[in-house]
Amino acid sequence: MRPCAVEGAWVVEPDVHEDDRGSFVEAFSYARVEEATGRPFDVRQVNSSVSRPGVLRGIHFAQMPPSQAKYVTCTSGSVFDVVVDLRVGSPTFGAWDGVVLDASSRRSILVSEGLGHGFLALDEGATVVYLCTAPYAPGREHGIDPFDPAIAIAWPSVRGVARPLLSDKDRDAPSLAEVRAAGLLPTAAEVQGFLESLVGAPLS
Ligand SMILES: Cc1cn([C@H]2C[C@H](O)[C@@H](COP(=O)(O)OP(=O)(O)O[C@H]3O[C@@H](C)C(=O)[C@@H](O)[C@H]3O)O2)c(=O)[nH]c1=O
Repeated sequence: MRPCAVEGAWVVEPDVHEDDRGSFVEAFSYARVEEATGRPFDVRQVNSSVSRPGVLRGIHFAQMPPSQAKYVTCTSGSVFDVVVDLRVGSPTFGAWDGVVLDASSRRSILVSEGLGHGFLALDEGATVVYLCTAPYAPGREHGIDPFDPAIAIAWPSVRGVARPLLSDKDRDAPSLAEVRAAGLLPTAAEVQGFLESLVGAPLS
């Protein structure tokens, strides 16, 4: 696991064991995640979505507490996956990082509480599976405009797609500044306090 440019997110590169039958990976290792993050990752829900090329989902986040950490893997096709720092007071507030997740590398990304998440499907039938530490709480899940110039995510172009396809909700999503002004974002201190409560001790 290697840390992303946004603190609190990690890219996970599994060993892919290939043989004449196909391949095998450990898609999720609780022990490895706990060792890298210093805290438990208790799965409460597993989501899966299938997207056409050019479908953009996000940027989404769940209010704190408990927010929702996600362990995201692409099991068919590929996606450009993005995390955004939404912790008010964080030195990297508003910064983003992106990584390609695809079915051959079986790379995953771990997105901690307090971060925003989204992805762009790069090809047909892009299938994303993600383990979540909290159940879906519709009233507490929110979106931010994925094209907000204040974040300036460099979404890649998708062959044959003139414009990304978004849900109505995502197309109408407010800016980072509007979401912040509405008081929906967690502070860095709140996130830190929550993470410490998971281990019952201050995090180093
Ligand atoms: C997220 C979610 C949605 N739904 C329902 C609500 C709706 O009818 C339908 C589609 O929901 P959405 O449009 O919100 O789906 P989608 O845009 O794919 O939302 C997801 O985007 C990615 C980027 C994330 O990080 C996820 O946490 C989640 O927010 O599925 C659930 O029943 N449970 C869930 O956990």
